[in-house]
Amino acid sequence: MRNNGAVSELPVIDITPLRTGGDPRAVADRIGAACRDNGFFYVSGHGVPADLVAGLDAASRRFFALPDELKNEISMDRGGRAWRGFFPVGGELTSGRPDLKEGVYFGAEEPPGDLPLHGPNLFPEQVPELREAVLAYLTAMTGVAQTVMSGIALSLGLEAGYFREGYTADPTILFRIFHYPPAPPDTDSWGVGEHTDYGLLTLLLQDDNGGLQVHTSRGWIDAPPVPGTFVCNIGDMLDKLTGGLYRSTPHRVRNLSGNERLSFPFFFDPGWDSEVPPLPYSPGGRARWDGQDLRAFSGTYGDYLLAKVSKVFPHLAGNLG
Ligand SMILES: O=C(O)CCC(=O)C(=O)O
Ligand SMILES: [Fe+2]
Repeated sequence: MRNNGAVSELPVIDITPLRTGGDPRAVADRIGAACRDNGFFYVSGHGVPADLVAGLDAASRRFFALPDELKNEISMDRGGRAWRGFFPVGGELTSGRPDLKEGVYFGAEEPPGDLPLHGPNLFPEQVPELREAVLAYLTAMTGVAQTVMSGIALSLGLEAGYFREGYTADPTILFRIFHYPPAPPDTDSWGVGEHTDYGLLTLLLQDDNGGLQVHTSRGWIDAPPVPGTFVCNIGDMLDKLTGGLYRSTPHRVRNLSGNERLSFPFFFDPGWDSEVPPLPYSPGGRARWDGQDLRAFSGTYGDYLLAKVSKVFPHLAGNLG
């Protein structure tokens, strides 16, 4: 992937000490500050090999270049309750309006079963290398996410393994590959409408085209690509756990680069049956962007996620019944 070397206002945090048994305090402090500020930062020193990322990018470009009828061989309509597969441009309504993007939904590879949003992935026959690239990437990113969560635990004064033991021993893992066609310069449509992410944290790989915007306390800012990093952002469950101290911040995408943009968000979330009560000392009290009171919700993470995805894919909601 090329890069445009843009400078971001968001901090770049090297997590090497958390991976290699170094002194974690300075990293944990920086992560904590970023989570309290915007809930968005870049992760470097993550140890994910560049050739794994390049292979995933190349295989994904080959897939999206296929004609629609071949992409539709792995249509989400065929994924049933597992909620996996391809959806076309306009097929997802992140913010109540169709998004200007197409994509493929994946998750942890599992045998067929009854649990919604779990099960086998749908991989395209025409691009066989995508399967291997996605599965290797999921394994690598699960490790990165557990590492970042250990830093988040330390930043909250908890044991490094607090989340791994309590919430993410068997995490809910979802992964998407998005392809954003170039947006017309005068468009008022979004590639992804304004939203927050649902779970604990998201690790985003993006190509060099840019287009991601973050709603900070100082207004909307760009989160441009920074070579060799992932954008990490806090989801609703970490916001809820911390009573709003760690922010699940609204963000959106508009691809005005004139090029095809690819992005690869990896979602690392609590176990399906986890209840996510506030941590004992949560300060709370902050009003949320959309007026929703996350503390009022008391079901499992699975319940929360199902309610959300039924809204963004209304015509597929029946599959989950
Ligand atoms: O494509 C991007 O850059 C961001 C995607 C995103 O925010 C999401 O999938 O939740
Ligand atoms: Fe998002």
